[in-house]
Amino acid sequence: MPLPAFLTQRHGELHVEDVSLDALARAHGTPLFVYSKAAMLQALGAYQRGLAGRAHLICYAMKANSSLAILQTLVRAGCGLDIVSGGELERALAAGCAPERIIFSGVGKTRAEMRRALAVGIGCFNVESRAELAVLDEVARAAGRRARVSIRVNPDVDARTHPYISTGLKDNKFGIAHDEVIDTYRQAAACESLDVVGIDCHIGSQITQAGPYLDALERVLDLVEAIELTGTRLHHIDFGGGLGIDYHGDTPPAADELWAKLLQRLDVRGFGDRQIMIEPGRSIVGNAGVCLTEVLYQKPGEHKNFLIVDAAMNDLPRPAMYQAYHRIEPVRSRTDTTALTWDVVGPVCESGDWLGRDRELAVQPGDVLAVLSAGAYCMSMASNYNTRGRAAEVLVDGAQATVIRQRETAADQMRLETPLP
Ligand SMILES: Cc1ncc(COP(=O)(O)O)c(C=O)c1O
Ligand SMILES: N[C@@H](CCCC[NH3+])C(=O)O
Repeated sequence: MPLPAFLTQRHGELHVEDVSLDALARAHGTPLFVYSKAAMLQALGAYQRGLAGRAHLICYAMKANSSLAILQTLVRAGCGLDIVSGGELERALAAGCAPERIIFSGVGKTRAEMRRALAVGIGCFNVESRAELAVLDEVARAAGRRARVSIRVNPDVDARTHPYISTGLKDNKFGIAHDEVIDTYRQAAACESLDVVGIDCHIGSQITQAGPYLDALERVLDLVEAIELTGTRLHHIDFGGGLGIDYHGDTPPAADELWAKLLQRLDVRGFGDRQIMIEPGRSIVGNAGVCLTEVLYQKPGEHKNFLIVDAAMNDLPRPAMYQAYHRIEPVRSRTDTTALTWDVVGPVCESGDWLGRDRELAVQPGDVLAVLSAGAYCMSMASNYNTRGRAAEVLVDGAQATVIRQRETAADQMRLETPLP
């Protein structure tokens, strides 16, 4: 299977751009996340090409990877940010994102988060329930500010993805149910401190076909027509994120090709003049990163061969959480060892702590493996379970490698705790 473009084999060694992964692992230790700046900008470029010539704002969904240097890279390349918490708001500001280019999604915004977002002047709140609408109005009024809102509608389409990351079906907690949308817009229009500016939908994640997007688009545009008949004009249409990446032979549409299809339908239906907003996460950073891990022990058995590595479910939670597949490649190929079929597992005390099952690998203890497609929802979902420090991160730009996050120490982890006297 071909490697992502930013990863190449040179003299039997895997490189990210012009930097050897083996050398990075030796210099900085493992587990280590390594990202390619070029790969991120290339992924973003496909959206920028697809939306060129249209009023648009690409708000990178920072939950996918919220490391400051990654945010700075994307903000400097023209992105706004989609946030889902007060913590993400502070990171977005620290990364230099203009507040008016920040949109706030999520079903459970607290009053304190709303107050802070209003105080800094974010661009828009994506409101997810009628109760939230009332609270936001109250908070804005008390603060003497106006809140721009877009309502997240649940178009009830099947994104055809993993049930845990599907969000646009009526059984999901997200968005306003299709048949309540008009009443909710009426409620919003009547709120003293709210300005209704848009409509929003996000149907799920790791979507690998254009069909669900096209279905959602038609349903959202039906709603836009009905809403505008009530006298509220919608300035922007936000289609969320969700475009998938190739983890294991997946073939999602390219962002520019998908957008050519969507824009064509928008034009046909007479909404081509609206500002387009999108919230892509995984498709920008997912295949721009790898996680390096060292082989600690081989544990061959009668039924299973276990390869115990130093990265674990706390670093790479996706296999344990979703049975997700991540490719695993040795960073140096070996000719002196026969390949065996291994279950690649971490040191955490859980049977669910595995990174890959039944992988054919020719490896010895001390070798370094690269877990691919680790740019999204890995570091940002990492935890300290088993008091394991979170990994270090490196950003590669050509031949230059910059440590963008140091490895977390045990002292870092205990810093906020107060031991008994
Ligand atoms: C509201 C919202 N927007 C954007 C995203 C980003 O999704 P993805 O990383 O699949 O592009 C998510 C996560 O699925 C989300 O919940
Ligand atoms: N964490 C999920 C994606 C969640 C999408 C968030 N709305 C994953 O790794 O696939």
